[in-house]
Amino acid sequence: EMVAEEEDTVSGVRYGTVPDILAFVNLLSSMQTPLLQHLPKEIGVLLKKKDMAVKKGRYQINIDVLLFAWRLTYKNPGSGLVPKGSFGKVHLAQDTTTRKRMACKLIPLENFKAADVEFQARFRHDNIAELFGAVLWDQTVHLFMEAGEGGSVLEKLDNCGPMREFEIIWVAKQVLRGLEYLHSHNVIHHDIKPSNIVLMSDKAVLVDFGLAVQMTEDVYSPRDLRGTEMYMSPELVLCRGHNTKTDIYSLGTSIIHMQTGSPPWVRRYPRTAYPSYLYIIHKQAPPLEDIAEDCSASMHSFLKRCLERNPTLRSSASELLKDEAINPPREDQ
Ligand SMILES: Nc1nnc(-c2c[nH]c3ncc(-c4c[nH]c5ccccc45)cc23)o1
Repeated sequence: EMVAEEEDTVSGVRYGTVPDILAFVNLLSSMQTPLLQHLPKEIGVLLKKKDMAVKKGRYQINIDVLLFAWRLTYKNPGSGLVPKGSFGKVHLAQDTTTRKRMACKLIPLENFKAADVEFQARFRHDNIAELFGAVLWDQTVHLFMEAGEGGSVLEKLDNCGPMREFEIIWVAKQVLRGLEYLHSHNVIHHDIKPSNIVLMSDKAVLVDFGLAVQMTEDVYSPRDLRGTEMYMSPELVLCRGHNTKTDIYSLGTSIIHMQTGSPPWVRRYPRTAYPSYLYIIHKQAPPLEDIAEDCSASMHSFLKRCLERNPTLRSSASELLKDEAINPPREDQ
């Protein structure tokens, strides 16, 4: 039974805790693929006993859990950097026993990095998409997560056009709560943008931690340029060290996108003429000109706080959560 035992531990899907899933994903990213080539069955660790029904060490795709296309194949970004983060196809998934609906991101094993999972496993917050489990099947890592069935803010913008201010306030508040939590742990998301904010009926959550880093000092000196150009802060583009404040700037540029339907810069500097915006972001003052004409005075001053060029003077998530723009006095008071 030694062999059977060995076979079971390596080849099964089991319930586990956060340390178990971290050990599993580190095993995946360190193991050579040939070793994993001949695995007869799926292997993995699931965190949610009540939502995901493992049967005798099996959690078979298309049997125990069904995957549906969310027509979510990631369009190649326009002028932005090819996302170094964990990108790939995100499907809607449904456990056939519990009916639990989840998001399932498929990452080819050769592209998989433990970082994709580490942050979502280690940092839990209402406004961060929760990780439910990781399963390796057919050379592909399947990450099961909390599903934003309302889609991403980018899809909403593409389908419904610019958002109204009260909707933007609702999203901004949720994103700031998630950022306040991440930044309190010195974690920089590095890719705050409309397509990484997904919507549920009662909240919005941040997704895609493939570019996230945890700062050990109070400045992060990048080895590479991380993020998507249009939303990048001047200090990040300069590549001389930055900190969590870069996410606040990206929230500001994302709000401009939400209120006008376009990211900053592109209307004044058409993508056809400008293959890259890095120089513009570096040379020009922050894109206050791209703020919507019908933007309220309070939201305008909120955006000035987000887009402050000097990160030291730029407001933090905690400070912005107190701003009157996102705490409008209720009409009836
Ligand atoms: N890059 C990435 N990493 N993790 C996620 C993710 C976790 N939970 C999710 N829930 C929904 C969506 C989603 C994005 N666009 C959509 C359009 C329609 C329907 C759903 C969506 C994406 C996720 O995304």
